[in-house]
Amino acid sequence: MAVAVWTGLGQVATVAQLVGADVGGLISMIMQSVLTARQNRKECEQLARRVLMVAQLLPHVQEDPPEAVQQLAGLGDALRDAHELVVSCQGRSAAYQFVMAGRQAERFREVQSKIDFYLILFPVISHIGITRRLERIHNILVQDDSTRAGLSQLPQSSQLLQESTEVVPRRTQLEFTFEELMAATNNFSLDTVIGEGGFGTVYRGRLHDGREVAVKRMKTLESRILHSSIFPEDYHSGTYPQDFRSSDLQEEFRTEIHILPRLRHKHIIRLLGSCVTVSKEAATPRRKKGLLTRRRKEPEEPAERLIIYDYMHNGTLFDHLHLDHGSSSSPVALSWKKRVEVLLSPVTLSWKKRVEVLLAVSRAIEHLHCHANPPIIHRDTKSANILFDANWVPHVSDFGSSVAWDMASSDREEPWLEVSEIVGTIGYLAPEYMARGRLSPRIDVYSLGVVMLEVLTGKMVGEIFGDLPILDSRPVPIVPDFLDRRPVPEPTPWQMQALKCVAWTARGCVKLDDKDRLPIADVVANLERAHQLICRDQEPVSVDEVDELVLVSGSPVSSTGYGYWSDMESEVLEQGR
Ligand SMILES: Nc1ncnc2c1ncn2[C@@H]1O[C@H](COP(=O)(O)OP(=O)(O)OP(=O)(O)O)[C@@H](O)[C@H]1O
Repeated sequence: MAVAVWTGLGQVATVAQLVGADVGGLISMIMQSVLTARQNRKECEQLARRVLMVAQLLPHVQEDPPEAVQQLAGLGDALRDAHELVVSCQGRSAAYQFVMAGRQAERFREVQSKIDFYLILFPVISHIGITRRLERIHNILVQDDSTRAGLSQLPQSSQLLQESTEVVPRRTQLEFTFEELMAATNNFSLDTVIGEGGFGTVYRGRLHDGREVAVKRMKTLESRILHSSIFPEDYHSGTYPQDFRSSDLQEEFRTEIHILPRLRHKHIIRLLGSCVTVSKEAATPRRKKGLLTRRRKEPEEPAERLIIYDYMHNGTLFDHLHLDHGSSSSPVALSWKKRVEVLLSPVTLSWKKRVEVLLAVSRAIEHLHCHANPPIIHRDTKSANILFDANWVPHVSDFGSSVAWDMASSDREEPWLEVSEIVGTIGYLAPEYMARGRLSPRIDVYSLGVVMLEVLTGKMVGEIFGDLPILDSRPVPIVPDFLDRRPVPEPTPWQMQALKCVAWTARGCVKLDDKDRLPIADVVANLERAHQLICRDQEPVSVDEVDELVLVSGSPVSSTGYGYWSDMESEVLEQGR
């Protein structure tokens, strides 16, 4: 037993060193001596039990916080006293013991209470250590939460997340240094640029441990203004439009690093960490007329904000669907090699893959709406925000516009919040949100429906609907030309059934009245059905089997089993929902 005790203690040599004694050796000696004690055996055993508890708990004491660990400095003395006392019980004559009995009992009480003191101290030290560590994580994730303009009615995402951190463990994320990211991206060289969005440039990088990462370097306010049509004098007088406020950049950054770490889903991009640097000007004191003066304490404007994600090797869904229209990450022209890769990609060439992608994305949205705590509205679901990893597994990305959805503050009758700030991408924006600022999870269902139509038709959003979004009785165009011909010129009967199922579901998603839209769970169930159908592609098909197709939400899809939907069928579908 003594050997086992010592092995455990060896793991915390630093704590034992701090205690200033060969703790392991002392404990071993106490245990040995207890075994050979001839007097006061009961008291010796009680003492041994306490010493054993010390031996078991000490390996779990961390060095942090050091000031608390310093309180352990007297433990060595207490153990030495315990050893002396136990050794004193090994011999001596009965007469001597009789004379010393009272004194010994007092000594046992003294030593035991000293050791009890340390036993109480261990959990206190651990508690302080855990609290400090949580504080540190909290400080990284929850920085100054200024109010979010335009979303004043909406509970702050970070506020909600903060409240629930106690119950939901966060995913560990790392703080990267700017130097580390410079090294990973070859000083942010142009040839590592993989994309550019409204809020920053995305670089491909390799960390020192070999991991490939995507590094989003948020634009600075100055660089956004430089590339815009705002006049410098407007910037200096602070009259630039709302969407150029530095708080928007901060908000986008904060939103991503608050929301993403909480989401664990196979089809949601994984955030690996972040990096914030403070500008030198803000950090260094100012020299004035040879005197070193302190700058007035102003909120420090970070010089750089960067977010690090898993690298997605195979581009965006947008790229694979609309290569002819240019890349989603427009400033970066696709290389010839990349174009060939995209042209031969499973997303371009396979209906099965396309249905799988839609099913995966619908599951990710369902996770955000139904399983995240608090629920999250993505607000920018679009084909350019669906990225493929090296195995062609799709991931929903770009959570910079996302918000936490506080169901409690929305009305049962009117389950939405009215907001003045509309974010997202034209063409994918739900009409009630775009026109009246009505925000609810149903806006993601609408955007998902648009993505489904993009996948089915291979057309860009503007081409699908024409002048969006003021079409009320908008029919889903069910005509022979409707389907993208690139996967196959003529779909097989099973493929056709699956694609009808997707078209039907898309139609249920893009309903102009949000109350008529399919619930996300039904969207997932319908797409699962479509996936099952397309997986039977090689099997022979009978008309009876095809007519079995029943969607979770909506009427059975009538079918001739072959060819495209006719106008008459389209009428049937119109009545169906
Ligand atoms: N993890 C990643 N792996 C590979 N490429 C990525 C990754 N993240 C982003 N990209 C590329 O960078 C582009 C821009 O990224 P993202 O959309 O996140 O930036 P943004 O500034 O938030 O854009 P937006 O203007 O749409 O809000 C993407 O379209 C994609 O091509």
